[in-house]
Amino acid sequence: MGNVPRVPISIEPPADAEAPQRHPKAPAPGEPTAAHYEGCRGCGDVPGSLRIRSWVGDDGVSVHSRFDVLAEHQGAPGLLHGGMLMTAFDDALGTAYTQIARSAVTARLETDFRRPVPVGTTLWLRSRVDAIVDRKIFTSGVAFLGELDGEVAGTARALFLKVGVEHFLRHGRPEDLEALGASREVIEAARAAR
Ligand SMILES: CCCCCCCC(=O)SCCNC(=O)CCNC(=O)[C@H](O)C(C)(C)COP(=O)(O)OP(=O)(O)OC[C@H]1O[C@@H](n2cnc3c(N)ncnc32)[C@H](O)[C@@H]1OP(=O)(O)O
Repeated sequence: MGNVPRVPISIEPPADAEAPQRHPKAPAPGEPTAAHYEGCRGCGDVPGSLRIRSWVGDDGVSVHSRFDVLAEHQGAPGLLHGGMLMTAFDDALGTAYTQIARSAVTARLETDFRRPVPVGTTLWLRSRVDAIVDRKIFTSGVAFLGELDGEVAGTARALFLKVGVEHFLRHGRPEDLEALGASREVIEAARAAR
């Protein structure tokens, strides 16, 4: 266990951090959010995706997301798998930050599971960015059963860290960058960096 790093535990935003404003080019309240990546397991149209759909909330900053829980999402008999709820939160909280900042990756995601979620339920998630401090984006969200502001099924907080395109060039597969329409130069740079 000698090389295992100590787990950083604080994802509490500083007490004096201010909630960020909506980006002027972000979609207006009520409009659907743009998909961040077609191949995404949370919101892309790919096999196994949770097919989460999101809209900007009335305040222009929060995001509302819909997740229809199907039999393929079960963990225990008839009930949603906990990891699927975490995936939904990861996607919804990530969609909230994309209304304000550019690319970032999840560094830490904490979820509290408060009620079982039966197959056949529509889960509604309300997510927001609480603060941005340098590279750190602090987010939080709530998942409701059946309707926004229905019974609370779970709550989550996540810390996203801003990264540059080199993160994906260095760690991702060049062929996926190609699918995103990256130029030959970018793909060659990705190959060279690996
Ligand atoms: C619409 C968009 C939807 C997106 C949804 C999907 C999002 C995803 O699934 S992303 C994929 C999953 N995430 C990943 O693969 C990330 C893997 N991890 C990494 O690449 C790196 O650890 C990374 C980039 C997060 C951080 O590395 P690095 O840039 O070197 O930062 P590092 O110097 O370690 O830390 C920077 C700061 O963050 C803090 N920090 C880093 N990790 C954590 C953590 N897990 N918990 C708390 N704090 C942390 C550090 O303590 C440090 O704080 P300070 O500046 O105060 O000392």
